[in-house]
Amino acid sequence: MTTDRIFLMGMPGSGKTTLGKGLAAYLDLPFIDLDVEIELDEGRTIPEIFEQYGEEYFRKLEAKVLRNLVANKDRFLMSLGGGTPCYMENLEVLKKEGKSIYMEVSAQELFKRLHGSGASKRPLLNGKSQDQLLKELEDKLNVRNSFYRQADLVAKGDNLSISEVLKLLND
Ligand SMILES: Nc1ncnc2c1ncn2[C@@H]1O[C@H](COP(=O)(O)OP(=O)(O)O)[C@@H](O)[C@H]1O
Ligand SMILES: O=C(O)C1=C[C@@H](OP(=O)(O)O)[C@@H](O)[C@H](O)C1
Ligand SMILES: [Mg+2]
Repeated sequence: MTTDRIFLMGMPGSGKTTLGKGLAAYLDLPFIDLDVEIELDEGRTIPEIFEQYGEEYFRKLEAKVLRNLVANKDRFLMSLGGGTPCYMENLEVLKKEGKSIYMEVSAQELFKRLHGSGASKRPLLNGKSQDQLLKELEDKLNVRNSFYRQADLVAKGDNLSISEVLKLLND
């Protein structure tokens, strides 16, 4: 299977954007962050899109932008949004069009990373008490794991490094 098209999936805070940039540089692949592409396409930030049009609109936009990118680019490492594989039959696109990696991080670790300012840029997690945030992360992880675990590779750990993910890809 081609490793010229890699998709990183996982929960918000799992490191898709942060590790994705480094991984893309190591692999000499153009880096794409799907959330950034959605913002460019729409001319609004993710929080603005949710606020003004709601989640359903966002999911349709996400599905459209994903398909456009895949149709037009041969090589990339793409960091997806946390929900991307779980809606609009996007998982089928991901499975067909490249190699997918699930960055599996525990809900407790996600909470540690997101409980400060991290939630404010993420409309689905914003404005919650600490208890609510942890519960929401646990619930979402439970539901989404059935999608994420269909990835071609699983990089599991609360302290994942670029080299660990690279090793997984090369094994
Ligand atoms: N492997 C990691 N170890 C420790 N902290 C991390 C790691 N990956 C990401 N983070 C931190 O978690 C937060 C969210 O990371 P981000 O890359 O935006 O996640 P995602 O794109 O998956 O939502 C950031 O503050 C980032 O510094
Ligand atoms: O989990 C989700 O449904 C979402 C995650 C976000 O991306 P990150 O996973 O990069 O935070 C972004 O796509 C949007 O706020 C919805
Ligand atoms: Mg991200």
